Amino acid sequence: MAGIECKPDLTPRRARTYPGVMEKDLEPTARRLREAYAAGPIAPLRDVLDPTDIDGAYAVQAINTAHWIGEGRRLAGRKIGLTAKAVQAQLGVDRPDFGALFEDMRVADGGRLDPARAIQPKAEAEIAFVLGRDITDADASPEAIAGAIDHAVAAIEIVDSRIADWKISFADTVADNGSSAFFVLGDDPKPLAGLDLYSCGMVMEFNGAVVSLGAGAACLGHPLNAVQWLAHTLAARGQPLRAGDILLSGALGPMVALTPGDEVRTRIGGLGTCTFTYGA
Ligand SMILES: O=C(O)C/C=C/C(=O)C(=O)O
Repeated sequence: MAGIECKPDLTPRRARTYPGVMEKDLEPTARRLREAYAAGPIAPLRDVLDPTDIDGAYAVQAINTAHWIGEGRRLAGRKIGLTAKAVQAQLGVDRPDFGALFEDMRVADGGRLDPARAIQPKAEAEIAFVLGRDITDADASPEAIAGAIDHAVAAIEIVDSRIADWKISFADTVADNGSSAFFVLGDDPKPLAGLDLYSCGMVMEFNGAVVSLGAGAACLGHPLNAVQWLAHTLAARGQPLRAGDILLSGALGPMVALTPGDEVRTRIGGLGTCTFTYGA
């Protein structure tokens, strides 16, 4: 199939129409989420967004992505979430989703994340991929997906919900940018050749104690399955992945709540380690 090559429509909208859904104005809902970053968590969005309203939830996410880009934030890539059965069970959902990553969400490997910047954060160990080529084909083959990847690297995603007590529906977390907040990339990027991303093990430690265990196969059967899902989904939406994009492919094991002072270390077979401290 021919590739889809059109620019994403990131224009904020005051009102939108969704297939089979009444026209409604989602900007106030998007603003509620934006304001929660500073004002603190809000109630679930059930009064305005049905828990199963996927189109509406992604529309809210798109309004905020456009808003933040308009404010000068730089898009760094995407996070894929809800790829591990363990995480789906933790959050009571049954399918993957995605959110935007901005450059200002990056925490240096070995660096610190000030707890004042977070609300109710949790850490998860993941494999990140950086693209060397655009993926514009909504049917791109597994070989084409792998060929578009420049390198893989160990990563930690710090997720955080703007919904009180993480009482999220699928629509809540999608609207809330996939509950994304911060990310750390290791400093040992590796080309895919020679990596065993299916059976590689993952160990995450807080303060030297093991808190989460997993393996590559926990991520939708293989982390590249998650990348393929995202590449197809975004190409079909006319927002293809681009060279240079950072892709967090999803947790390899359960997410774990952070407490100020935690020293977090993730080790992934073949990819080395990645660390940060949750403390001022
Ligand atoms: O993606 C979400 O909506 C919630 C966060 C999940 C993850 O980051 C993950 O499963 O890796």
